[in-house]
Amino acid sequence: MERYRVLEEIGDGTCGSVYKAINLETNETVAIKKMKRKFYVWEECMNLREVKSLCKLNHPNIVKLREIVRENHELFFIFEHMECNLYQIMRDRQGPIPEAEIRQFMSQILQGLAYMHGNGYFHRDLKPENLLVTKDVIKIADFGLAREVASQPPYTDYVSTRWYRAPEVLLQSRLYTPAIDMWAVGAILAELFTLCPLFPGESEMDQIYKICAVLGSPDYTTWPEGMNLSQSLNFRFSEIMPANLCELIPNASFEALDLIMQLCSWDPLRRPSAEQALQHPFFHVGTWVPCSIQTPFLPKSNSETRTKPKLELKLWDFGTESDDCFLGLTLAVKPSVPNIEVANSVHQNTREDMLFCSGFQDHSRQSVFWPLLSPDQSRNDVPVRSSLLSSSCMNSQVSLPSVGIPQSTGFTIPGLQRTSVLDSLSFGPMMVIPSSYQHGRV
Ligand SMILES: Nc1ncnc2c1ncn2[C@@H]1O[C@H](COP(=O)(O)OP(=O)(O)OP(=O)(O)O)[C@@H](O)[C@H]1O
Repeated sequence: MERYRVLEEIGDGTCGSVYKAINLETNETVAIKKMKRKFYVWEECMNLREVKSLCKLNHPNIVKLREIVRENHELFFIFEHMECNLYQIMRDRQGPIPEAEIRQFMSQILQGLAYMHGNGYFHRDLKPENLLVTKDVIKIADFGLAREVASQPPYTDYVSTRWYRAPEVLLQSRLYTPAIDMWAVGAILAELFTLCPLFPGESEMDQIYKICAVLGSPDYTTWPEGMNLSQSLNFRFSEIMPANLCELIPNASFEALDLIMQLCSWDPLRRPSAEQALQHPFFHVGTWVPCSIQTPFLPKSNSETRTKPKLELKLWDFGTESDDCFLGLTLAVKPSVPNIEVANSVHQNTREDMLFCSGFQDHSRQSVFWPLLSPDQSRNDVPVRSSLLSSSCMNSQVSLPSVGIPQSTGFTIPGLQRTSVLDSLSFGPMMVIPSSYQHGRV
């Protein structure tokens, strides 16, 4: 770690603190994520989801992991540095983001996701803070919760920030799929237009209510599996009519509204995949041309080539799963110099282990279907709801439930407040104003 000089702290998440730093050998600006917990053996590091997934994924819209360093039982991820995240862009924005700009962002997010899902991973914690931006390029970051599609359910661990959490996760389905990422993308797309979260729930129950207030309550036609889930939890959806999305998001085009409604379908089977979403008319508006995206499997340019390890000790194959076999990781161990600047607590006589991700080797792309589908039913058979005209644009009445939803009196915090789009419409005292636009969102 003596090769890096820390410039400033740029983020503090649940798992680690993130620092902006300079690689003194290459002069490259990097982001160093120092994990909060200790790692006593390499195997522990190798088992981290963030390591497993990021080492396998190489795409222009996925943040690049340059190397991993373990030093004095502390683990450091060295990432390419990005200027800011999408939350900061929305927070600092004076006026609305033009739709053309939103389209550019969405197209890139979906391309990154399509690649990730196609390679057998889903993210599970997509939110504006985890979408990093430099100029007009956006990349998906924070793979701490990423999971392999092929991994065995039930998935019981904590998933996703509440505001972007899919209804099946809220209803404790243990069989959720990459469609949970598509739900989050829909919520983020809406937020890009309004600069307010679409579903800013204050508790899990309030989260479900906030979703009902926008989409209308589900029923056996719109989401049969959800009705079974709610029954098994002894939970009854309050009967709420859908809101008028055209009023909630007045600056969005018809195509954008339709895409939001498709992505935010109650039923995960009705949500388009990332590949399908990229085909939506929203992306074929006017004269917009997609950003040229480098094919992940083509040889990289010099600037993209990863640093080569100086000491190769062994080829590390950290997985037993079949799809790990294309992955080659090189573990290098070398003595380090004391006084590294990232961690104040680093001791003398430290040993530094470096793990470099090898280039992504060519392998045939898997096509992945959400595992919930039966083998004889492809995603294309599942009708993707084009729902705007039928409900959201026509019905602006929201009838509020009389019981079951936590009430709170709205309050405001000046400055960084993050209110719901519904707050701009008059829904009476039942609507909860989120406490702040800052993190602390779960
Ligand atoms: N490569 C990077 N370049 C610039 N900033 C970054 C980078 N990676 C992370 N950050 C910043 O640090 C913050 C926290 O990073 P990250 O989400 O990876 O940490 P975490 O501990 O996993 O957080 P969370 O609590 O969301 O799980 C991000 O929201 C982002 O603003």
